[in-house]
Amino acid sequence: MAATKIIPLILMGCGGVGRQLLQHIVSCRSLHAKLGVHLRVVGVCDSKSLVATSDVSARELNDHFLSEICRVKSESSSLSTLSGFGECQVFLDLELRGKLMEIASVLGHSTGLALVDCSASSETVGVLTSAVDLGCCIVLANKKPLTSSMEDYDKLVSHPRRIRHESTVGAGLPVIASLNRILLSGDPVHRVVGSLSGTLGYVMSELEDGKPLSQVVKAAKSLGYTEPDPRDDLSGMDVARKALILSRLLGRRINMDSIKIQSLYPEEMGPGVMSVEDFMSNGLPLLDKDIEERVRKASQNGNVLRYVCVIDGSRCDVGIQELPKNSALGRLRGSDNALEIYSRCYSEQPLVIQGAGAGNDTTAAGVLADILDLQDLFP
Ligand SMILES: NC(=O)C1=CN([C@@H]2O[C@H](COP(=O)(O)OP(=O)(O)OC[C@H]3O[C@@H](n4cnc5c(N)ncnc54)[C@H](OP(=O)(O)O)[C@@H]3O)[C@@H](O)[C@H]2O)C=CC1
Ligand SMILES: N[C@@H](CC=O)C(=O)O
Repeated sequence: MAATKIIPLILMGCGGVGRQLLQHIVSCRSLHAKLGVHLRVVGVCDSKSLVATSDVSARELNDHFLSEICRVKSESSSLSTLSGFGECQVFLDLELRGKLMEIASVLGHSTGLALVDCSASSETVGVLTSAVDLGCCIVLANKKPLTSSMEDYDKLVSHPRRIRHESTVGAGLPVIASLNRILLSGDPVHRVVGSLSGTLGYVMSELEDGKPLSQVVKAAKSLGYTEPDPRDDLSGMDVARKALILSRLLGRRINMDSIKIQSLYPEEMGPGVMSVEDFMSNGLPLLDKDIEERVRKASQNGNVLRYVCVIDGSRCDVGIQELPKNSALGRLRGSDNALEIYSRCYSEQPLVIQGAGAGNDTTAAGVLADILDLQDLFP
């Protein structure tokens, strides 16, 4: 019988998606054992601390400890409360990055290491690019590193076999893998059209059912569809990040400023002006009437509103469109995403990918599948 492959990993970000990933890892133990793979979690970090096993080459954070991490983080407590629990060490603030780099350097060129970014931070890009240099694999649900400078992007994708980021677009849907297969076969993709926000999809279809915007955005947040600040979704920025990731995958060397983005709220309700809590309680209700009116007008024409991403040649726009109720995007309900890919082989009838496009469960499942997809790189 072949020896079990061990994939050491560090999870960065232990919010809704990160915790669900840890739970999936634990619940898939016997499946993975049958497949001859073992995911060895050697460290978990949040915004302020890293908890790591005391000997990363030989030990792991056991499943009981991983459940404790999930419990502590779901109560919004700090990982530092876990110090003294089992054979682990906690590193805070300034020590954190140094320790991450030390582990990446020890494991990167020996057993290998997968650095899994389930944070929503733009600050992880430095650690990720350095880890790539140290021979590590990287797996991302976080879109921000791939949408920073072209220089960082080039570095992150410099070893294509060592990066997976399926969940950055379409959560668990096979969007990146499908595009990569088409591109690798030399089939040029000239147009991509899609509804790529689980939040905005859910919001639009709930508005059609007569619910107020302020209520449905709160529901989308509690269902785990929104970004930590739902304005990231409502501003179109989250869709624009997905559009940029897809555009760069298609070979366009563009930055965020090349994308036309339409926002659903005015600048005076922006993050620099209002806190998230203030926006949710006092800002959002002010938007209810206007969007209700837009939905009603669209409905009178037999149409619905959808937040659409269009990549066509060098053009890349994201914004609200009024579409026929019975069109492919118009028929979408709830958090479903749909993406139409047009290429030489899919010229008249596009390749269509559709399904749940947000939620902790499906997103974490996409991340887990990405990690497993790297198994051939590990001894
Ligand atoms: N939910 C979904 O449907 C989908 C989400 N995603 C992406 O998944 C990511 C995670 O989303 P979600 O779990 O909802 O977010 P949360 O806000 O619930 O969790 C984010 C976590 O990241 C941690 N964090 C913040 N900064 C850093 C940092 N510099 N280094 C390490 N960890 C950090 C936070 O720490 P602390 O606890 O200390 O605040 C928190 O634990 C996001 O990038 C999102 O865009 C992608 C596809 C779908
Ligand atoms: N907030 C995002 C989550 C997935 O990327 C969305 O609503 O689609």
